Amino acid sequence: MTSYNELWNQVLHAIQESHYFKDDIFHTWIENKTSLFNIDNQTAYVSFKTMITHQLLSQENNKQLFESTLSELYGEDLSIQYFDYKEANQLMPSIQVQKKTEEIAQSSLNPDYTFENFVQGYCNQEAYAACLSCCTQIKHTFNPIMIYGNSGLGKTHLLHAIGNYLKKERPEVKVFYAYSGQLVTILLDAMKTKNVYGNTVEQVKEQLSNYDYFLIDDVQNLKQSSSQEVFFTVYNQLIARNAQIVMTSDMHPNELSGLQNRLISRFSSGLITNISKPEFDTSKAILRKKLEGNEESILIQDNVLDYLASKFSDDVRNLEGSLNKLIFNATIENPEVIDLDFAQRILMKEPVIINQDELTMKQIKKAVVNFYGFTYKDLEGKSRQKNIMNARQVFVYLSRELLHKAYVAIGQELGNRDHTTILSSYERARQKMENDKAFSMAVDKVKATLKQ
Ligand SMILES: Nc1ncnc2c1ncn2[C@@H]1O[C@H](COP(=O)(O)OP(=O)(O)OP(=O)(O)O)[C@@H](O)[C@H]1O
Repeated sequence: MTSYNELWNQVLHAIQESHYFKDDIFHTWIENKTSLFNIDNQTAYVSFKTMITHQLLSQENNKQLFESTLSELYGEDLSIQYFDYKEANQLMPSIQVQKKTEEIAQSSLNPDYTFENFVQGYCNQEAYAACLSCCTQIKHTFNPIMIYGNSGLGKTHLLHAIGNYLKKERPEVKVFYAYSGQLVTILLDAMKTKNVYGNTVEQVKEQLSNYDYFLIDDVQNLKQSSSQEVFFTVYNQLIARNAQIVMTSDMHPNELSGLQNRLISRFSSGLITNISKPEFDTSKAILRKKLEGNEESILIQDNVLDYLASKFSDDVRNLEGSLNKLIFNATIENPEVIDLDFAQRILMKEPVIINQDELTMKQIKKAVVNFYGFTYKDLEGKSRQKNIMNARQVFVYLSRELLHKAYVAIGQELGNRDHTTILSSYERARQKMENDKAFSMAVDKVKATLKQ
């Protein structure tokens, strides 16, 4: 079904194309100054933002033009009632909330974030496969899908890829995509208006539960406890209707503080999949992908790609950024080819300052997994592989030395381990600091990345 927003845009477009109004009048007083917010009982409710707009639209001929164009596009005779937009907000808060929800749901997906443009590697293949396969399944086997990983590793890209794929290949399915912050706004708005005009919360719940795909980015921000209540119901209804839910988060669901346990345990019931930083070859493939189509105009030596891939692949955003910086500077300096000297000169490292006062166990954990190239799952899991055990000890040691955290708290952060395990892990780490050079170097290196 066409939304009111789309319908009104079609009306405006048709009227603009007819050149009934002079272009400057149309742009200044009509476009972006009006909005259709409800149709009920053969009446269309349109809000206006300025008095001049109102006067213009209320003139008999103009009113008729809008009514006939709207009626034709809607397929039914309609008359229009105009409202000041502030009045309209108060008049129909529930409709405003509904409208906002619709607008967010339709918020544009980045057309560049497609499956075709996503480079697969060991670091992301499970997440990629899960996202692609959920687009074609009718009965969803893994529900919800939760993708977690550090910033800039492609989580949002995959979520948009699902949306873009469905838009093209299965236009009949209803897709909701939002940042969790937008979702919280919708839910809080609904709650604010619930006792004024009908039960807006119920309407929004119903509206949200009606989607076939529900894509929520950065779910760790869904912290407002009152909105979690509403989300919980919507979540259950969506699952009961076999709608696919896909969420991203910057940490494993078990680490999501501020979210209710019942939500976390539901998040964990489908497929939890991690994206880690790209391996060297994947980083290079990403760089090549970004250069695709421009190979003729951007001459870049292969060892420059090696350099970028080895230096900036902790965050694909940085990787892309470093490449863009080189390309941009090449347009200024016009070298014959971007070689290693040029790249190193342009990309001289600028220090990133982390405020030590804000150092948390999560940051230490992130630094440890980045350093060792493991996932959070590995670190928290049961594996007794030597490297993973070392990584755990580094984490425990730094959490004690830098943050003076209790063994219990460290244990909770490390996959709910018992405090006696953490105590012995710390003792072992202390001994190793004295007699195991490799271990003490690892500790220093991780510590150094925290100071950057
Ligand atoms: N495997 C990949 N192939 C191609 N591009 C990628 C890949 N991974 C990440 N990118 C690109 O890196 C940039 C950052 O990715 P994205 O925004 O999806 O990260 P994110 O994990 O959602 O980060 P955040 O948690 O900060 O929101 C985007 O431009 C995205 O296209």
